[in-house]
Amino acid sequence: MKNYRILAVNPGSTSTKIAVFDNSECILKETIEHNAAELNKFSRVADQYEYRLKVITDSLVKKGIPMETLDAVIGRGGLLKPMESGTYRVNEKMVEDLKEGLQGEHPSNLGGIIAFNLGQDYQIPSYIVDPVAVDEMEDIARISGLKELSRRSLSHALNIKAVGRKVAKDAGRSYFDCNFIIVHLGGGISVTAHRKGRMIDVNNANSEGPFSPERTGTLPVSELVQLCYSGKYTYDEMKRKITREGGVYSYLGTKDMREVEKRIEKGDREAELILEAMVYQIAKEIGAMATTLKGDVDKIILTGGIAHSRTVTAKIIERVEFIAPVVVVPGEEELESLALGALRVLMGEEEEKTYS
Ligand SMILES: Nc1ncnc2c1ncn2[C@@H]1O[C@H](COP(=O)(O)OP(=O)(O)OP(=O)(O)O)[C@@H](O)[C@H]1O
Ligand SMILES: CCCC(=O)O
Repeated sequence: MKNYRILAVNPGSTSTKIAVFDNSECILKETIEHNAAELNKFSRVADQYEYRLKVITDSLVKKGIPMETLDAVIGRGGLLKPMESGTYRVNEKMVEDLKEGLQGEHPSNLGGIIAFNLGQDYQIPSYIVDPVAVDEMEDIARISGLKELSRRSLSHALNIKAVGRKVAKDAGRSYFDCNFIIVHLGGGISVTAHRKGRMIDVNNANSEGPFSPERTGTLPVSELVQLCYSGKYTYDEMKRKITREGGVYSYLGTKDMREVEKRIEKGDREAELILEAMVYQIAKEIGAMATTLKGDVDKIILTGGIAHSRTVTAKIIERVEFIAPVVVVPGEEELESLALGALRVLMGEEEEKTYS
């Protein structure tokens, strides 16, 4: 069997994660943490391109993996047009939309851009798989309450789908036979309802639902409009407040939940209140998603970086275990999911899709 060496790149809000796979075997995995001040120097996500590319190539050089040995590169796909799940070849149109941030600013917009440029430099194919813009929402879920505004499906789809398949398989079932509420707890938070393998509703993790380490989630709408027209902030400043400097960061000046827990241990009452409030909002959103499934929920699944925290998961479980059993799958398997998505196409097991 031919060996394919694949570089997977996953730019997140607090880190850039990379891995190199020889077929499905991972030979390098690294999380490069970025401090908030470093990333805040860039006014737009696309401006971080050179900075993130350098940390990736430096890391590969340090680990002794020559770029010339790669057969393909795959990045986490971003806020593109709503699209069905699958592996897509990166093309110029996609890069244009990622740079523009068609559905908004998000670190994963850099995944396709980095993959495309590396692909061009080394004459290898570049892909994305299950981007943030995967959209399986039912029509009823799209109605917002104002005719001009539709609710949108933007989520940690890559990890959420992979974890859904894994938890179902571990229970001897198929993801397509189960009803799940899957919650990704990262720099942003996605709370998603899955009916028989389709993600039928989701808080848009960039603008709705619970607040997260760096995002506001849903805000009191009249007060938000007032703030927008107060003359204190530009459009870009407001966008930044909502998606990069909101949530825990706006109250405590950090996006790192480990730091928040350390402060609580030292007796910081404000940190404790903010963490409790985040948990409260997450649990409320899980309750709302249970109603989209009419209470027919096989499991609630907690995943993402913050799911490493026993404190946070225990507090969520206490509030939602009356709905269904809760399974915790800490961290994410996005890099593996990316590599496997590329491999399926390289091996001819799946057709690559074209973005247009
Ligand atoms: N052991 C831990 N305990 C508590 N929080 C943790 C732990 N490990 C990581 N985190 C928190 O998880 C969050 C990052 O999660 P994750 O890596 O899933 O997201 P990300 O990739 O940075 O962002 P995005 O939401 O854009 O995907 C940070 O707030 C980090 O502080
Ligand atoms: C916008 C949803 C995905 C993420 O927050 O990473």
